[in-house]
Amino acid sequence: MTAPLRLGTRRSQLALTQSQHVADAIAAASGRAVELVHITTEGDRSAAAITQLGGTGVFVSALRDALRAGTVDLAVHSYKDLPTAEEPDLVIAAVPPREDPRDALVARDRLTLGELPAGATVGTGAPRRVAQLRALGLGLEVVPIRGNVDTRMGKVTSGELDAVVLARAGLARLGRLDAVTEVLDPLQVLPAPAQGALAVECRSDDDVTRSLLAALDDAGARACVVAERTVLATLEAGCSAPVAAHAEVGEAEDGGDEVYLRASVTAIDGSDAVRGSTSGPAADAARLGRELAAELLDRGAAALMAASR
Ligand SMILES: NCc1[nH]cc(CCC(=O)O)c1CC(=O)O
Repeated sequence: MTAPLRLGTRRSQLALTQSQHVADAIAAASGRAVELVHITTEGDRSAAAITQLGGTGVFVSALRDALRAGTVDLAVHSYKDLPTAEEPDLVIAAVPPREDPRDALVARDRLTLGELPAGATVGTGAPRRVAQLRALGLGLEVVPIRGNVDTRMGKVTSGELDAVVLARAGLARLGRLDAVTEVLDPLQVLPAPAQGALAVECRSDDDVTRSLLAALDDAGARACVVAERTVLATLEAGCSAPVAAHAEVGEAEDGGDEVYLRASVTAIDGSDAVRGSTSGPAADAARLGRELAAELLDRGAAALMAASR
C-alpha cells in the first residue's frame, strides 16, 4: 500500500477547509489518500498586527520549513498570502480553479457601503482596503482589526463595528455567504493580487507529488494569478502595500485565451490613486503585469506607495 500524502496546513478553520478541499481533489483525481498535518505558524501565535510581524509571510514560513524538512509532502496556501519572491527548491505545482476574488461587505442591518452613514465604523487591517475605502469619500471611519474570519464578523454581530470587509472567497469556503450584505464592485474596491486563489506547493525535486498535483492545475486561474502578482512584484510592493490587481480570462477573437488585467495603487489616506488596465494573450500574463506596473510607476505609483509607509 502506498503511504498517504501528507498535506501541511494551518489550523484555522479557513485553512483546514481549503486544505480538505485540495485533499479531496487529489484523492478524486489520483485515488491517493491524503492526510492533513496541522502546523502552527508565528502568525497564528501572535496577536500583533500582521504589518508589525513582517507581513503575511509569517503564515507561510512554518509550512515551508515543514516541506523542506520532509515532514509534509505538500502545503496549501491562500495565494495572496505568499510573498512574491520565488523559492528555488519549492514549486507551486497547482493553482486550482479560483473562487470569486472580489471583496465583500458584512454590515449591520444588511446595509451596503452606500447606505452606511458618514462616521460608520468599517473594520479591516489591509492597507489596500483601508486606502480604497477612504478614497470612496463616504466619510467612513476605517478601524484596524485582525483575527480569523469568525472573529472579524463577530465584531459586527456584537455591535462593536458597523461593518467589516473580507474576501468573499473565504466566506464562500466557510459556507458563510449568507452574511454578505454587498459584494464590492472591483471598479470601487479592486481585490488583492491572487485573492481567492490557492497555491499548492511541494518540493521542486518531488516528481511524484508534482505530477499528482498537475492534475489540479487550472490554466486560466494560473494566468490570472501570474498577471496580478507580476504587478505586485514589479512595483516591489509587499502584501502591506495599498496595491490591488484583478485579472480575468476570456476568449480572444482568434479563439485563444485572453487576459484582461486591472491594477491600482491608492494613497493610504485615500487622497489619490492611479489605476490602469491592459489585455493580451494569456501566455503573456507576466509581460502584461510588468507593463501595467511600469505604466502605474510612470504615473506616480511610487510616490503613493512611499507616502503609505
Ligand atoms: N490575509 C488573510 C486572508 N488570506 C486569504 C483570505 C481569504 C481567502 C482568499 O483570498 O483566498 C484571507 C482573509 C480575508 O482577506 O478576508
